[in-house]
Parts: sequence; C-alpha cells; structure tokens
Amino acid sequence: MSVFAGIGLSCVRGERLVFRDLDFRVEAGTALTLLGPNGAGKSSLLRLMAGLVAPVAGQMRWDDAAVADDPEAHRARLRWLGHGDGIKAGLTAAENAAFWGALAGPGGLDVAAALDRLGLDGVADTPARYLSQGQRRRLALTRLLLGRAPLWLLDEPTVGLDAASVAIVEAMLDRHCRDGGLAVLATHVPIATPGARTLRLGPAGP
Ligand SMILES: Nc1ncnc2c1ncn2[C@@H]1O[C@H](COP(=O)(O)OP(=O)(O)OP(=O)(O)O)[C@@H](O)[C@H]1O
Repeated sequence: MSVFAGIGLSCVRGERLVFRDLDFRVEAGTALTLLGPNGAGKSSLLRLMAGLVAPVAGQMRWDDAAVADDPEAHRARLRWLGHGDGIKAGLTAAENAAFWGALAGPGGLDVAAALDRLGLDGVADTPARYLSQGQRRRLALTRLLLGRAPLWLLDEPTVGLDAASVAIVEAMLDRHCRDGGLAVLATHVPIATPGARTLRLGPAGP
C-alpha cells in the first residue's frame, strides 16, 4: 500500500517563508484536503508535492524512497491540476482530450468515455474557446481519467463548477481512492472525500 509523506517541510516563495516544519501523510485509498485562508500556502504545498517547487528544508517520501532521489518516477506517478486549465482554445474539446491522452500513457479511459464521465459528450466537437468556464474546468478534469496515475494533486478543482459537476468530481475522487489511488486537494468550498482527512495551513505571515 503506497504512502506519500512529507517531514519537516519548509517553503519559501520569493522572499517569504510560507510555512515551516510541516508534516503530511497520505495513504493509498485516501484523500487529504488542504484548508486555510488565502495566502496560507496551499498552492505552494501542492507545487512542492508535484516537484514544481523545491522545499528549503525537509523531505518528501513515496513509500521508503526519497522523492528527490528519483524526480522522474515521481512525475510519472502524479497528475497535476493547477489553477489554469491548460486548454488550447483553437482545438475542440475532444482534440484537447486526445492530446492529453496521447501524453498520458496507457491504463485510462478513452477520449469519448472521459468526456462522457464529465458530462461533455454534447460539446465534444465544439472549439474550446466557445466552452463556458465550468465546461472548461470539466474538460481540464478529463486529464485525470486519461491514463492512470496513483497520485492526484488538485488545486481548487471545483472552481466554477455547478453542484452537479461538484458531485461528479466527488465521485471521481471516490472511485480513484477505491482503486487504491491517493489525492491531495486544496479547496475553499466543501468537497466530500473518502476519509475526509484535512490539513489546515495557518494564516499568511506579514
Ligand atoms: N511565485 C511566487 N513568488 C513570490 N511569492 C509567491 C509566489 N507564489 C506564491 N507566493 C506567495 O506565497 C504565499 C502563499 O501563496 P499560495 O498561493 O501558496 O497560497 P494559497 O493558500 O494557495 O492561497 P489562495 O487560497 O489564495 O489560493 C503568498 O503570500 C503568496 O504571495
């Protein structure tokens, strides 16, 4: 059973110490929700977990190995969803998903099934520039289903989504964890997760 953990992590962005001596632990089959006010460091912690920002102190481990010892293996095991949707406006919804699917490797849903899961089957052939904000976010979320990765790192995944779409994301998280996956997500709105574990980050410093 995989375990993703951080021990004694400190993070500096620009000149600012965002957090220090932070520990986390996520086990296979569970999700960890990061909570805290604006600027508390939720996105910074997710970026650190994704290997996009290096900690100034501390260590992250996947099972018994230090993540920093094999960054490529870590990249291969994670799916990252940041604030940006990463969508090419000139491509249709299906073409965007096909592009991600080609990069994602084997084991996931095909494009039609992923679009269907996110309720986008009716706009598959619509250029992404004509999609609504919520449809664009749902399109970005198909990346999680195209190819299999055990670790999902999601920064405010439900921004712009209506209640029905939030329920779809909750069902995706539930299924991912039941399949033995792990997830870490930052959010300002309630999202039901398996186990409902939370890590609260403190208010930002001066
Ligand atoms: N690239 C950067 N350069 C300098 N400072 C940064 C950078 N990115 C983030 N920060 C600072 O780090 C702190 C934490 O920001 P972060 O985005 O991690 O917070 P957050 O908890 O995700 O906030 P929000 O809820 O508003 O999304 C903030 O003070 C922010 O200004």
